[in-house]
Amino acid sequence: MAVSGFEGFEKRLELRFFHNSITNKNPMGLRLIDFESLDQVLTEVQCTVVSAVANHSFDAYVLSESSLFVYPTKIIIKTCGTTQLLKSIRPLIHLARNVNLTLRACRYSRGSFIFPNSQPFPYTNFEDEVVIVEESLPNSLRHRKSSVMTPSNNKNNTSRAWHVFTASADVEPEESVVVVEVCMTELDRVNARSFFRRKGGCEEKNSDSAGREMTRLSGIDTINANAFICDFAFDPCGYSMNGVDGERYSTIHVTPEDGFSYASFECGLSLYDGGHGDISEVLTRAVDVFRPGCVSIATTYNGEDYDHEVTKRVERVLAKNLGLKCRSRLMDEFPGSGAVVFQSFTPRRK
Ligand SMILES: C[S@+](CC[C@H](N)C(=O)[O-])C[C@H]1O[C@@H](n2cnc3c(N)ncnc32)[C@H](O)[C@@H]1O
Repeated sequence: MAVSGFEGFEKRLELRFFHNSITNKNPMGLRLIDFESLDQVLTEVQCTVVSAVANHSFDAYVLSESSLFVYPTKIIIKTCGTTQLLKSIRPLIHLARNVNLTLRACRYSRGSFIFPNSQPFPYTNFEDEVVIVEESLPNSLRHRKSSVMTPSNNKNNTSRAWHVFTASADVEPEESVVVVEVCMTELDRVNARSFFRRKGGCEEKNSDSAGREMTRLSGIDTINANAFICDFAFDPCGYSMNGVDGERYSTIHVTPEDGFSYASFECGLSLYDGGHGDISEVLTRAVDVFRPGCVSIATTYNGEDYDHEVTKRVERVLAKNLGLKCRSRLMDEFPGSGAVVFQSFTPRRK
């Protein structure tokens, strides 16, 4: 752990694949990769699996530093602290090849670190990270772009920027999933206390039952009542959970320590499954768990057309329900990888 404090902001990697053979494709796809091989990759990244759950659609792992999701043709891996996420790219491509899958697209993204000087190379400079990602990818992913989305009211200070690199073999995005990533800092101190183990409470329990208690006490269990939650409490503080709801995942990670408190909420959803009207309500419930001083929301429209109405609705609902004012809204497009909208909010009183 860095001397400065724990780095909550995650690095996130998403790799999408296609089956090499149309006639002979195993529906389990990447889920056929054995656990020992995944574990070796995680060792390279410098984290471990602390809890796991699976359903008919995907496998969800809670890591010592965030989460890993394995779908038949997609891997999402999110790691925080000083982990070496980019070391996973080559071995994951290799493991996928062994189960007859070829890389179709790659997306690497992150916010701005709270302790940038504590990061190891290449994570001290986004341009260096992009070089490493590019070197790890096959030439077939020809459509590439990197972008640092910096709010205009913050031009000289990249502390609130969203960094994205995408590479795709196709010009047209092939997926219809929308991914919403919320990063929250300056958590309300009272709410953050739910994520410390308590005497006579979480402290004496094991990490799973202490995690369950944190899920219930904080109200995380009300964000999506349909989700099965796999949760984990760290000692003496800190919390991670993965939510599993059919094909949809969600994940929350909390660093509650005062001075560098941070929480993230992420979920994948489709604009065509009826969940679309709910995004702003789900976000309201997730943000309300933490009542943060600063919120950013990055919404990735993978294959969908960017929907301005969804963005505006999120702004209206967060303003009405939580008194959060949208200070900046940026949009960028990525060849073969859709569009990203990056919104920043602070409470009105700020
Ligand atoms: C892994 S969790 C959640 C990470 C997530 N990215 C976040 O910050 O929201 C990090 C929290 O757990 C605490 N923690 C306690 N033991 C830990 C361990 N062995 N590994 C990682 N974090 C640990 C950290 O101090 C921090 O509060």
